[in-house]
Amino acid sequence: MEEINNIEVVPCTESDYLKPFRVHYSQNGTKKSWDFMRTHDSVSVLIFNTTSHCFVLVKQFRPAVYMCEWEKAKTQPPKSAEKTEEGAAEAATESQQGQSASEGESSSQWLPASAGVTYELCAGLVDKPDLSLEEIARQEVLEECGYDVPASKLKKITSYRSGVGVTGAKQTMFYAEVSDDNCVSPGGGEPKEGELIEVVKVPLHEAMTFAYDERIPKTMGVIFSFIWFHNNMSPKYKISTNV
Ligand SMILES: Nc1nc(=O)c2ncn([C@@H]3O[C@H](COP(=O)(O)OP(=O)(O)O[C@H]4O[C@H](CO)[C@@H](O)[C@H](O)[C@H]4O)[C@@H](O)[C@H]3O)c2[nH]1
Ligand SMILES: [Mg+2]
Repeated sequence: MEEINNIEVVPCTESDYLKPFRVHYSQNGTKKSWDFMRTHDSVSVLIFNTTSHCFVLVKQFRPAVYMCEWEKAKTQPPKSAEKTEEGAAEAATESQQGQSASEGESSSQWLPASAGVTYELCAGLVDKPDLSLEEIARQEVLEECGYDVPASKLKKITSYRSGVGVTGAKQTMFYAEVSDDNCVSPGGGEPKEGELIEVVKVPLHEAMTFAYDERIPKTMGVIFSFIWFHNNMSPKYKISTNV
């Protein structure tokens, strides 16, 4: 999908997206503190294409996911690298180097970009105070997936807190039925914002197997919304799945 290299990890001292804080408080007379991050709320949209009977998901490279895999790979080099003496020497050199660009380069030899690619619902940040959640969701459906649907066609499924330990931000999930007639562009996100999104379809009859396949990296939103659809829309679309 992409080629990732020249990795360099630096402290994040200022950001438009995340702000770290520490809160001190007393709970039942006991003094406590908690480190957390302020970030934007978000919307996500389960899109069902009624022409092809497929769910429309997005697939994108997530640096945060990639870095988790990278950290794990550093401490557990793959078996193929351990087999040869050369591989063992390489791994040893890396652990001595610390967080540097050269570490990234050699690590990427055995950690492909796909390690950071996840399947997700179409989603976006609530960063436009003048727009309703439905309108923000509508724009994300158009930008990321290429379907032009009116905001009134977006039905709220529910909302919940994501990352309660770190951000506690609220995500509101919508459901949108689209047809091939609503498809006006290939989607793919806003290139000027650096977005590089692949639109993927999951056939309805494969949805539950997809949801529980741990080899396919995905968000909780995908799993939950597929189950919601199964519980709430099954009669309408006469689904027979084995869950
Ligand atoms: N985070 C960040 N760091 C940067 O350095 C950084 N630099 C640029 N950006 C820009 O921020 C925008 C974020 O895009 P979206 O509004 O589409 O939001 P998503 O990243 O899709 O996140 C949603 O979907 C996720 C999956 O369901 C949920 O977990 C989130 O809660 C939910 O908001 C893009 O224009 C991106 O180019 C950064 N964004
Ligand atoms: Mg998005």
